Amino acid sequence: MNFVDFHNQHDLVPETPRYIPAPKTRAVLEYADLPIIDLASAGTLEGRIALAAQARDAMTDHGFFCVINHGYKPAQTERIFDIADVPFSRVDDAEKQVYAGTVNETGSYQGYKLRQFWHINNGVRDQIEHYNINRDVNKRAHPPALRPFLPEIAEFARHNHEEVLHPILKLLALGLELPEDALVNLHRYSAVGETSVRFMKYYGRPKEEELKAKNVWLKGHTDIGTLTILYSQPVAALQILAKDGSWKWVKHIENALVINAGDALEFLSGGFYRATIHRVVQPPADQQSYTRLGVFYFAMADDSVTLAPLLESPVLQRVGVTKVFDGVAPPTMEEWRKGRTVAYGQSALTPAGKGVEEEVISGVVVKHYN
Ligand SMILES: O=C(O)CCC(=O)C(=O)O
Ligand SMILES: [Fe+2]
Repeated sequence: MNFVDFHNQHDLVPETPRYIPAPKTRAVLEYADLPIIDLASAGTLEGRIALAAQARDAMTDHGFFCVINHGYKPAQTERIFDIADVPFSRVDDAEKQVYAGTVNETGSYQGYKLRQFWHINNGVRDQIEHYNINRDVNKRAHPPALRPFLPEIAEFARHNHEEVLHPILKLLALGLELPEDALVNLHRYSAVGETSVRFMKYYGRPKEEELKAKNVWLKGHTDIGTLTILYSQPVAALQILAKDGSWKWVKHIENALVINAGDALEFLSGGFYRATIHRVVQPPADQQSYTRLGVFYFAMADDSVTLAPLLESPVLQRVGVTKVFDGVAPPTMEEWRKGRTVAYGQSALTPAGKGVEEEVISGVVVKHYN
């Protein structure tokens, strides 16, 4: 293993091949008009109150927003994408099998989720590889090629948790007129839970499969946890389902984050913050020859948290709770994530109208969109 001086900061870090991102697309796409939250002003209570109003409106309107000035410099973002490519390009297929996750047995994605694990549409299976690492990076063994980078991945997880997740949860708690720490307290860094770093690589597919699956790479879905933090990357493919029923593309912003609410936040906020449906489709023609590498921090509440609406919120008392558990007890975060993870892409779905299918998890109807 060779070491390099990372951007002359005299931080010697293990060398990794550079991951060269795709150029921006020239295609004219219909983009979602996502609000941009500038975390630079989150340092003062006054700043946070202003940002909280923006974040609240973004989460109730779109369920998505972008974040800038999140404390990770462009060089650090480049470095994490270099590291993210290692489990895909530096580990061979046989070794990937050794470190595959035991998704069906444990309801956890830790390790690899290999290609073709999920059914997408018309008999076509996915071409997506994940590598998932719990924020406690030592929970599981990792392929030797990745081991030198574990200290940096652990620091990346800590940064996401404390410098991105917690500040945003404070804004969202303020938006519910709750004490700032109300949601932070349900996301303790050291608690038992599944909040994880995910590296994700999408590979192209043969033409016949694109046709059969109608260019859908990852079906329309909501995320399982509370908040998803996505490191913006140039290959256009992510789309969100707008309120008017149309799919809108998410635009790449250099060194920005894309944040969205998942089921668990929708449950905790009684439907006030929306878990928005999103999907991944084939990129535009000028980007189709590139693989698409993603870097994420998937946040969940601590495993023991019951996902019941926070009724002490004056906002919920005023506007009412729209997301109710009909005659079933609200699941804990652990029950919800395990139930959804085991079923995802595996269970037979029930048709529920044009392009929509459903399944029932913990007594709650979950929809999937083609
Ligand atoms: O790759 C993306 O841009 C989004 C992936 C996604 O929605 C997910 O993994 O839940
Ligand atoms: Fe997602």
